[in-house]
Amino acid sequence: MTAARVQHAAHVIRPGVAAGRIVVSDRYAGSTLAYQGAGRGMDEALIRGLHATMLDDLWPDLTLVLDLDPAIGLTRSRKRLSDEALDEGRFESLALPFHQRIRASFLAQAAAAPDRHAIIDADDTPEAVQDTAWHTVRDFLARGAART
Ligand SMILES: Nc1ncnc2c1ncn2[C@@H]1O[C@H](COP(=O)(O)OP(=O)(O)OP(=O)(O)O)[C@@H](O)[C@H]1O
Ligand SMILES: Cc1cn([C@H]2C[C@H](O)[C@@H](COP(=O)(O)O)O2)c(=O)[nH]c1=O
Repeated sequence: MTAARVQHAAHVIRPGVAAGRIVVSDRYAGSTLAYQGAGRGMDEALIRGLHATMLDDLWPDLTLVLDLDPAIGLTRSRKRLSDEALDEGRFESLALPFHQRIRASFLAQAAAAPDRHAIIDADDTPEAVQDTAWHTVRDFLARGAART
């Protein structure tokens, strides 16, 4: 995962940022801390150390955490797998405590670096969640513009 991330950073993220573009990513190293760290028990210091060494500690300016009771999230996700006959249920097959650790990790990451995270309540309609996410990003960008 780190090897893929190094390549992605070199080919997409850093050139995009250098060109003044806003780079949007669906998941990043926070997911490794949550899934492989809190979920699977890999040492968090090792994950952070690997990230610091291999990616020069490159972190997003803003991470949106779409927060939801894991029981509801699992129901949504398992429904999608069944509706679309997808065979990607590695994580969905795991029991609730695993997913509760994932949620706790994302919330802890947000609490540890509140200026780099925003928690979005995902227990709402897709339109409402999208609206909140968009307003959060817009306000974040406006604050950045006001500082420059
Ligand atoms: N606000 C919502 N209300 C009801 N269902 C939703 C909502 N948001 C997403 N879903 C449904 O939940 C399922 C999973 O959503 P989605 O694919 O966006 O999750 P994801 O977090 O991108 O998945 P991954 O874990 O692969 O990154 C989809 O079937 C989606 O339509
Ligand atoms: C980046 C990353 C992801 N995962 C897990 C989390 C998701 O359930 C799946 C699929 O991720 P996708 O990139 O959204 O398709 O993989 C993970 O365990 N560790 C990671 O670093």
